[in-house]
Amino acid sequence: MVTAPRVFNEVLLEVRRISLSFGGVKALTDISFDIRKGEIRAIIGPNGAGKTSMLNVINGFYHPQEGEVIFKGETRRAMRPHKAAKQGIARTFQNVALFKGMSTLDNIMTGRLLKMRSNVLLQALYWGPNEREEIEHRAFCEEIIDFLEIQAIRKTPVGKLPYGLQKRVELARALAMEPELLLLDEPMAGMNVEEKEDMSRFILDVNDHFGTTIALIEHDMGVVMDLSDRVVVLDYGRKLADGTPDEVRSNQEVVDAYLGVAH
Ligand SMILES: Nc1ncnc2c1ncn2[C@@H]1O[C@H](COP(=O)(O)OP(=O)(O)OP(=O)(O)O)[C@@H](O)[C@H]1O
Repeated sequence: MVTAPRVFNEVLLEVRRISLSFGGVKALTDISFDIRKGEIRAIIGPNGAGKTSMLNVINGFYHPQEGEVIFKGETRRAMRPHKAAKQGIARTFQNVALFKGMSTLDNIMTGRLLKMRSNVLLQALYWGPNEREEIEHRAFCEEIIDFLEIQAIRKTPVGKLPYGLQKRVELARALAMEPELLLLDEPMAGMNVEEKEDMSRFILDVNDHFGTTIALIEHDMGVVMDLSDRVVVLDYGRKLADGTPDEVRSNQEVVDAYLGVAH
């Protein structure tokens, strides 16, 4: 059965005419595209095309020399990552970035810190009226743990977990922030087929259940074409194409630059 493409009209985030360079290296040149509320948006392209740089611009880690980022209608000036996070943008990294000695639950709780009212972590965790707040935060984390089916490892130090599960814990931590926009940098990298299938299912479930808008970088074209509503293709820091998976797949320039070669 062929399912009709999902249609999304409301723009959640727009990047407009972004150029970013490092010394003489032009990582991004005049890139514009949008991410619409509720969609799964993929960013693809060969190694060094500028995909991770683009995510870093979106979450405020890199500040482009030219162009602007507009999130929920507001043009952003030189924003820091923690501010982007507070505004509702969360991300995971190409190489898992968790606290390896801490348990799954505690790692997920760190994703919750931004939501805590108290300034002092210890107060938020243990004392007085903050105790109720902490219980609520824990309950939310437990809900995510159930959702991502990682109950069995909630007490395990994440450094002891296989890579595929660490990636899932990282996703859980990002979800603990209750983001409106979730950025995933190669969520399936280093995974076997079964782990990729699991992760694909969880990404679709997160999008469906929480209504989270998702932008992801991924090299596995099967996964990209199955998951995404729309795909933007970068090549040497420039935008090569932008459209539905079918449009991108049949674009000759994309085939020549990227899809024609093995990944
Ligand atoms: N912090 C940095 N300092 C200097 N150059 C950088 C920096 N970050 C990225 N670059 C350069 O910008 C270009 C784009 O890199 P980027 O990591 O964004 O590509 P990518 O498409 O994510 O690649 P990959 O698929 O290999 O992860 C590359 O030439 C890279 O060397």
